[in-house]
Amino acid sequence: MAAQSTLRHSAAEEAIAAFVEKYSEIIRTKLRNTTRTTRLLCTLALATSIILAGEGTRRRWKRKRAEKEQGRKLVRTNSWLHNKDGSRTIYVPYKDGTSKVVISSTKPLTFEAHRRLFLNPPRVSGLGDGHVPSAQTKPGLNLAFLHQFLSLMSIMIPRWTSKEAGLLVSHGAFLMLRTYLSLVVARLDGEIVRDLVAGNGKAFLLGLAKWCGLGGFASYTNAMIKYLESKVSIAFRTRLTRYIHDLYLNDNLNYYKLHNLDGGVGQGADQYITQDLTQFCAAAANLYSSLGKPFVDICVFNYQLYRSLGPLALTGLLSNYFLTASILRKLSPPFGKLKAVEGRKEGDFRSLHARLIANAEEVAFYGGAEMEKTFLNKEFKSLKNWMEGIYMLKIRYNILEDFILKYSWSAYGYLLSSLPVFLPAWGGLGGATEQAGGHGGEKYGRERERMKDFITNKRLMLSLADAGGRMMYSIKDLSELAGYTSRVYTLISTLHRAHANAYYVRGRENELYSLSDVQGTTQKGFDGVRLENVPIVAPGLWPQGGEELIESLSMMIRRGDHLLISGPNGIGKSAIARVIAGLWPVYRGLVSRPKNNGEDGIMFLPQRPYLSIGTLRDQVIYPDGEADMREKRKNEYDLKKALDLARLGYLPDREGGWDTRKEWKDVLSGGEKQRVAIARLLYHEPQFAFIDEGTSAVSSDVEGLLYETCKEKGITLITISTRASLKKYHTYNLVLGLGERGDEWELQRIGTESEKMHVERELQELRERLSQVEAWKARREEIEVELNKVWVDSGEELSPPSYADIAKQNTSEEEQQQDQQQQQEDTAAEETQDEYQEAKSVLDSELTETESDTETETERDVSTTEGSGIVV
Ligand SMILES: Nc1ncnc2c1ncn2[C@@H]1O[C@H](COP(=O)(O)OP(=O)(O)OP(=O)(O)O)[C@@H](O)[C@H]1O
Repeated sequence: MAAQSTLRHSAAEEAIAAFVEKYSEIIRTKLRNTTRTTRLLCTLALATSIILAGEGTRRRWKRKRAEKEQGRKLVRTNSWLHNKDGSRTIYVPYKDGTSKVVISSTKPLTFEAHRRLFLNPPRVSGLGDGHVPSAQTKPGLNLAFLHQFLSLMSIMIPRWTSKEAGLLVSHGAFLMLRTYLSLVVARLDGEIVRDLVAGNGKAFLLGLAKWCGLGGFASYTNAMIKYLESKVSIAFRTRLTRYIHDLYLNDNLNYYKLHNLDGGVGQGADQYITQDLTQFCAAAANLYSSLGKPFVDICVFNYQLYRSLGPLALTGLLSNYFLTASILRKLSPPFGKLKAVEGRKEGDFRSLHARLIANAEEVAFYGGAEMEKTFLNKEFKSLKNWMEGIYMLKIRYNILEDFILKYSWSAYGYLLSSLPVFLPAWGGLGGATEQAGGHGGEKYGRERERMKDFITNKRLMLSLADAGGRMMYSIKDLSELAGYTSRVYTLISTLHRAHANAYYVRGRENELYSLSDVQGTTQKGFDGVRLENVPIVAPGLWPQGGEELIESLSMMIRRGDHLLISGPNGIGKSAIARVIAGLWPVYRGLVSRPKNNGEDGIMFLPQRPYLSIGTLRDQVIYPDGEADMREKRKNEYDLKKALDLARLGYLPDREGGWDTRKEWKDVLSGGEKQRVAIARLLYHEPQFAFIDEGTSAVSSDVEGLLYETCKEKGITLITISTRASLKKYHTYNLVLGLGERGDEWELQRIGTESEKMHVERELQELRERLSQVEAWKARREEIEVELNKVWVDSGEELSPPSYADIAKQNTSEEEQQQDQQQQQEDTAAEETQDEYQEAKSVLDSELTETESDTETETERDVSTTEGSGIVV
């Protein structure tokens, strides 16, 4: 055995050597026949190409390595790259490394072009009154659905040269291929059965081999169809998600307006963007194969059957389709509407959970688990009931659908297949064969052919039934798709409405202070903050009108003037910030403000401190990212300085560096969160800053330092606070909530000369009053002493009563001597003790009254003076 293997081994080696020898010889001969110059040139070309290829590979490898390193760094620092064309390159973690994604923003022109589709749908579609589409249009298989679907399609497939179009074409090609394969399989099936019946073993085995080969190819085709369907779905979703994000998160603050002003999407856009969008894209991609493929199948198979079974069968088949479709359509429940409502209920349930997560700490402190569970269970029950209702409706529909599509169609198929046998004149090619066989053809041969034709036709019929069935099933899919389409269309049209501020409808009555009654102007680029006759109105959800908080507000703050807005809770202090920031509409008048939000402009620190996801660095530089920070030529040293000034210099060390990622809203204390916001302010150094109760959790000594630091940095502060102690850091005070109804306001200058004089005068008055009290006290003491002298019993002086001791202590020796003298001289000693007692009690009560009055007044005046924060 071993010898044999060695032999075999050497034989193989010899064969290889001979092969190498043969081709080396050929090359050598060719080389010998070429000229020296040609050889030199060839060698040079070979060497150059090797060097170039090597260098290219080296560069590519180096670039890849640098990119990998950059990707890793950007992921670690939670950053990205700005490209010249305005797009962003981000890196996302992928397997062990990172994956690069380039994100380009949708152009404003595209939004404008699409606005027509979403805000001015054709009247025939029945969506709204031709101005703003109504979100309440019932989803179903109607013209509205067609318009909505085509509008979304224009976003999903923007050009015929786009990736999505390419994917659809490839998907279509594979679908056609499968139809063709089904035809081949049907024919092969018939042939195999024929050969089996005829006992033709060789042909039978060949048929089986063909069958297996075909099976492999068909399996590959099926897998590709599924893969491409998923690719189409994810490509659609990517397009729509990016489009929606560009419309949702931009300078127009649509993410705020959608929920707080428009209300067109109810509780929130999250359910629409996550769940509904995914289901819509999956259903849309599936529709292509569940509707397009059966349609092609039906056309091809019908043609084939027409050829083999004749026109009668075709007519029968077609009428069967129409009948089935009309029965199912009539009896099918409104799946579109049902799905749309289900989506909304899912959204409500989900948003309750999201709410609980966001407010877990507060709920935990209150121990509100039971209450929250009640809300959640209630919402889930409503969702459950709805879904059970849908399932109940589906039972009836499924029974009908199954019976018609599976059993009655099969029976009908047998009937049609028998046409060539029983009615040869109407039986197409099959009938012709029958007739030919009837005129002297071999009996057994004819039977075999009949068998083959029957098997082929039966398979065709099965495929046809399958395709027809899928078409019919897709009526339900289509209805469900109509539901998802309506949800996604509603979201996008609402976003367009908020983006374009398209609330005004000609000819329709506008409610006072509704979104269609916005007549004010906002001027950006002003070196200060100015309001001229601006009503401060808490907006209602469209189309309702808002609630007026302040009738008309006018004020102007220039650079270097610091304003404190004070007043009772809920009076509209933060509302002023909302109007100036553009969150709430300027219904009337003029608002002027700096151009930019953030650096060199105006910055708003909201009442509830916000901490983003990301690194510690991100918390300080928010809303900048690391890339923006580098662009501004700032580094971690600057961030540390800002943190130091906000008395948070210990944070990087405590938290483990700038790249640390944590759930910051849970990690930092209330005061720390507010100081992070101040650090942000010091990092951005804007010209103006609105601080809405931004230091309420900070101790007052640190608060003072923070205010002084901000002012030293040249930031003009507009503070919203109820703390009167903050007055000393400001030059103006806008006091809200004055007047009987609390709707009046006053803009006061803090610490003016006239104010100082006024306070001086008040203090003088107080001093005078106090001196009167002193005189009264002195007089009282005199009387006390006199009284003491009356306490004489049989020539002996008695010890004075206890209250006289106090008077004694306060009286100097000199005064005592004078008193004694007076005592000797005074004839009042002859008066009775009772008379003196009476006089004393009257005096006592008068004194107490005067003292308490004066003290109360003094206290009140002093507190008023402190409250006004005037430094005298
Ligand atoms: N998004 C909103 N939509 C409608 N009304 C609102 C909205 N936010 C606040 N309001 C109402 O506007 C009024 C003023 O609210 P605002 O937040 O300005 O009060 P505030 O003076 O800042 O009070 P506080 O001192 O408690 O912060 C309140 O009555 C409040 O109910």
